[in-house]
Amino acid sequence: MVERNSEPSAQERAGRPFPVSWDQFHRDCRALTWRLNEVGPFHAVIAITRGGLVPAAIVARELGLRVIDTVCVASYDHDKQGDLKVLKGISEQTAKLGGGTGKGLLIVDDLVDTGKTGKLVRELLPDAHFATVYAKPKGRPLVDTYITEVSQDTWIFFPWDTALSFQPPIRDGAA
Ligand SMILES: O=P(O)(O)OC[C@H]1O[C@H](OP(=O)(O)OP(=O)(O)O)[C@H](O)[C@@H]1O
Ligand SMILES: Nc1nc2[nH]cnc2c(=O)[nH]1
Ligand SMILES: [Mg+2]
Repeated sequence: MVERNSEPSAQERAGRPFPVSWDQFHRDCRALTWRLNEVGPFHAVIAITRGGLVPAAIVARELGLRVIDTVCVASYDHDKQGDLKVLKGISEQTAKLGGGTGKGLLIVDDLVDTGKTGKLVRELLPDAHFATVYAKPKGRPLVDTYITEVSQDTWIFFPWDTALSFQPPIRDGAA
């Protein structure tokens, strides 16, 4: 599908679809936590909204962490990335736990793509541990721990953005 201004969106440029089910996402978050459990302990989890909220809840549950904060970032409008805006930073209380630089804090997001969001949170909290469930090659160097790498031309469809729908049989031209 081509948009009105005929600029392909990030999703269209990515091309290759990678749908993730709730089951798969939960398994991947638990796999991420096994790795993080070797790195911690952490004082608190910081979710990068909105995509980081779901993995942060699962990771916090598995690590037994109850202090959870957010950095609220707006960048992609559905699938087009605009300028990054920090709508809300972490609280003073959470900042104190991280000694001002984020030491001992765990930042969680669903994925890194270009790495722009990751770069921003790294600037805010340089000593925090940054974990994502999925990573594309451009953003991967910014992440400390991740579970699955996908190619840069992959578009990940998360379960909270999708719904079950009818698919035509492969023989009839389904992708
Ligand atoms: O590495 P980047 O190219 O910066 O992209 C990664 C970011 O993009 C998505 O968030 P998005 O901005 O779409 O917002 P959302 O989490 O509210 O869906 C995703 O959740 C990451 O936070
Ligand atoms: N849902 C989704 N959002 C993104 N934001 C940047 N890359 C992606 C992606 O692959 N999937
Ligand atoms: Mg996000």
